[in-house]
Amino acid sequence: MSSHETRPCVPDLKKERLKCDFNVEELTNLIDGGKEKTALRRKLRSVISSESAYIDPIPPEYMSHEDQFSNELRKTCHTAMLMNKQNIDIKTLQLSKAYIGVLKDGDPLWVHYHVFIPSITGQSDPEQQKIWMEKIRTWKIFGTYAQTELGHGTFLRGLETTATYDRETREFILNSPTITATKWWPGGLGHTVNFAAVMAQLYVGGKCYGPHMFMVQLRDENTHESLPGVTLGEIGPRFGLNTNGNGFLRFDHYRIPRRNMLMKHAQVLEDGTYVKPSHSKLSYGTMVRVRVGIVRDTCIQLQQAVTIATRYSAVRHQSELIPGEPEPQILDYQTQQFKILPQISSVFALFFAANSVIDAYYSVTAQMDLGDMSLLPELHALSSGLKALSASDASRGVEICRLSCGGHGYLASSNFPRLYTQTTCAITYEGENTVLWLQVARYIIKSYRSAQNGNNLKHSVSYLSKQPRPVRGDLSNNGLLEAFKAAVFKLVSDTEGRIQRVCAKGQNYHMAWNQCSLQLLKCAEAHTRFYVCEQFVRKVEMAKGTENVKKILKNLCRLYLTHHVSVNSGDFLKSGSLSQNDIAVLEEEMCSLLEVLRPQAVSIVDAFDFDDGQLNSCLGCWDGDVYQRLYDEALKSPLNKTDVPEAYYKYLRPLMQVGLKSSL
Ligand SMILES: CCCCCCCCCCCCCCCCCC(=O)SCCNC(=O)CCNC(=O)[C@H](O)C(C)(C)COP(=O)(O)OP(=O)(O)OC[C@H]1O[C@@H](n2cnc3c(N)ncnc32)[C@H](O)[C@@H]1OP(=O)(O)O
Ligand SMILES: Cc1cc2nc3c(=O)[nH]c(=O)nc-3n(C[C@H](O)[C@H](O)[C@H](O)COP(=O)(O)OP(=O)(O)OC[C@H]3O[C@@H](n4cnc5c(N)ncnc54)[C@H](O)[C@@H]3O)c2cc1C
Repeated sequence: MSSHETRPCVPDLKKERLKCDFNVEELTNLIDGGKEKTALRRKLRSVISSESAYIDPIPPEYMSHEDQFSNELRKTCHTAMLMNKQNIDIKTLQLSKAYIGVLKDGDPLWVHYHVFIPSITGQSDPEQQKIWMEKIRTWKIFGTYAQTELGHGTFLRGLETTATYDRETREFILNSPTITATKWWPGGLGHTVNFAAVMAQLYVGGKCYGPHMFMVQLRDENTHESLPGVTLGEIGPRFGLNTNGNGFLRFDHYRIPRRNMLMKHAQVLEDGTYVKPSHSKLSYGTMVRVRVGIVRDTCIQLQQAVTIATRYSAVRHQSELIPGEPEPQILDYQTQQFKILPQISSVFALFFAANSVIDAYYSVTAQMDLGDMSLLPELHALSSGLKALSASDASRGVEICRLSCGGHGYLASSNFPRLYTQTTCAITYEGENTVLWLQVARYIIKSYRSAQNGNNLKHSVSYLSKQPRPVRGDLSNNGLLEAFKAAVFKLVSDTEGRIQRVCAKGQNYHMAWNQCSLQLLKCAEAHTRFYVCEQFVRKVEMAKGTENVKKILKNLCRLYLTHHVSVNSGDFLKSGSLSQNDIAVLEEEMCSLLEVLRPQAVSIVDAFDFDDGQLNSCLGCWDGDVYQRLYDEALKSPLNKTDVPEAYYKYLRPLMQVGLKSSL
C-alpha cells in the first residue's frame, strides 16, 4: 500500500483508494525504472517544492505576454543556479518527472538543453566539441536549433539560407536571400539565446552540397545585442507554449570562420575540398534523437491528463443510473470508463514503446560510432513511426480526458488547455506526423519489395518476409499479435499492388505514390501499432513483481489489444485473420475489462505519482476537493477585484443610457 493512503481526501476518493488490490508503490517503481529512481525523483521533487522562487506572483494566465516570458526565464535561470549549487545535472532534472509543473507554458531554454546541445555533441568533431562545450558548461553560450524557415519546415532540401565558402578568407558567408529564407520557430531564438546551430545550404566553388549545420554567434556575449548582419525577433503569440521564445532570424552576408561548420561527418577543408559524410543523412541525426525523446515526453503528458480525468470522474456525480437512486460517480458509466481506461492503457503502451526505442537508439548509435550504418534506416523508421503515433495518440487522449470532464474541463484551472497545447504541438514539430508516416511507409514498401525478391528481412519488418498464417480462433495475446501481422501484411501487399497497377497505367512512380498515400499512411500506422502492441505484450510477459501488479499490467495490455482490434476491425476482417465472431468476442471482452479495471483506476493513476503542484488542476487534486478549488480559482480573476468594472462606465453605461431608437 502507498503512503498516500493516509492523506485526507473526500469520501469518494477514500472509497476508491480502499478498493486498491495492488501495491501502488511497486507500480510507481516500475514506471520510474526502479526503486532507486523513484527515490531520486522524489528527492529532486522535494528540492524543487521547497523553492519559493517557483511560486508565480500571480496566475500566469493574467500576466502580459512579456511578463509571462520574463517570469518563465526567471524560473529557468533560477533552476540552472540551483542545480549548480546542488551539483545536479540540469538535463537529468529536466528529463525527470520531478520538474513537471515548474514552468507553465514553455521553457525558453528547453531547445538549448535538448536539441542544441545534442547537435553540438552529435555533429561536431572532438576539437570543436572541446571548445564549445566548455563555453556551454560555463554559461557563455546558450543556443537553439535553427532549421525551419518561413518557406520550408518539412522539406529540408528546399531550405534557402545559404552558407557560401570564401576560400580567400577561409570563412562562410551566411545569407537569407528571400523573405521565405527567414528562420522561423526555433525555441529561445527570439530574445534568449546568443548562439544557434543553423541548417543552411552549403555552397563551395559554386556547387551546392545540400543542408549542413553551422555554429553561429547571434548576439554579443556581454551586451546581448544582436550582431551586425543578424536580425532577430520573436514570432508572436502561439496556440500554446507562449513562453518558449520562438523566434525569427535573418542573415545579411554574415561571416563566420570555416571551423564553425559542424565537422564530425562532413568537412570543408581550407582549400575548399569537400569531404563527404559516411551516410548522406547523418546531418539529420539530432532530429532522430529528439523524436525518440518525444515518445517519452508525450507519454508523460498523457499520464497527467488521465490522472486529472480519473480523479475527477470518481468525485463527480451526475444524472441517474437507476431511476430514483442517488446520482452515481460518473466513472460508473460504461461510456465514461471507455473514455478513460483505454487512455490509461495507452500510457503503459507508450511507456514500454518509449523504453524500447531509447534502448534501440543507444545501441544503434554505438554501432554507428564504430562505422556501421546498416541499422540507421531501421532506427529512422522506428523513431519516426513512434514519434508520430505517440504524439497523435497522446493528443487525442488528452482531448478525450478534457471532454470526459464536461464543462469544467474547458476551464484554464483544469489545466487541460495547457496540457492539450503542449501535446498537440508534438504532432507538428520534429517532423510533421503525415510526413513521418510517409517516411515509415517508404521503409515498409522497400522492405516488402526486398522480401519479394527473395531477401530476408530483419528487425521490426521481419514479418513482412512471408504471408503470416494466424491460427483461426486463437484469441490469446500471441494469437492477436499474429492476427495483427497478417492484417498489416495484407495492407502492405494491397498497397504495393495498387502502386504497381497505377504505374502500369502509365503513371510515373512518384505520382503513383501520391495517389496511394492514404493507404500508405494506414500501412505505416498499422505497422507501428503492431510494434507497440508487441512491445506491450513482451514487456508484460517479462515483468517481475507481485501477482497483483502483474494482473493490472496484463489487464491493461489486454484492454489495449482488444481496443485497437475493435477500432481497426475492418483490417482484420479484410485480411481474414479474425472472423466477425472473433471481433464480437473481443469487443465483449473489452467491455468486461472496463468493469474489471474500474475499481483500480484511481490507484493506477495515483501510481503516476504527481503532486498537486505538478498537475496544477482544480479537478485533479489528490484530495478531490474540486468545487472549493474551482470557486477559489475563479476569485483570482482580476475582473473580480471590483464589483463594477471600469469597462462598465466606459462602454456599457453609455450604451444603456442611449437606449435603442427602433424597436426590435
Ligand atoms: C535518447 C533519448 C533522448 C532524450 C532527449 C530529448 C527529450 C526531449 C523531447 C522533447 C523536445 C521537444 C522540443 C522540440 C522542439 C522542436 C524542434 C524542431 O521542430 S526542429 C525542426 C524539425 N524538422 C523536421 O523534423 C523536418 C522534417 N523533415 C525531414 O526530416 C526530411 O526533410 C524528410 C525526412 C521528410 C525528407 O528528407 P529528404 O532528405 O528529402 O529525404 P527523402 O525523403 O528523399 O529520403 C531519402 C532517404 O533518406 C532517408 N532518411 C530521411 N531522413 C533520415 C534520417 N533522419 N535518418 C536516416 N535516413 C533518413 C529516407 O528513409 C530515404 O531512404 P531510402 O528510402 O532512399 O533508402
Ligand atoms: C511549438 C513548435 C516549436 C518548434 N520549434 C522549432 C525549433 O526549435 N527549431 C526549428 O527549426 N523548427 C521548429 N519548429 C518548426 C517545426 O519543426 C515545423 O513546423 C515542422 O517541421 C513542420 O514543417 P512546416 O511548418 O513547414 O509544415 P508544412 O510542411 O508546410 O506542413 C503543412 C501541411 O503540408 C503537409 N505536407 C508537407 N509535406 C508533405 C508531403 N511530402 N507529403 C504529404 N503532405 C505534406 C503536412 O502534412 C501538413 O499537413 C517548431 C514548431 C512548433 C509548432
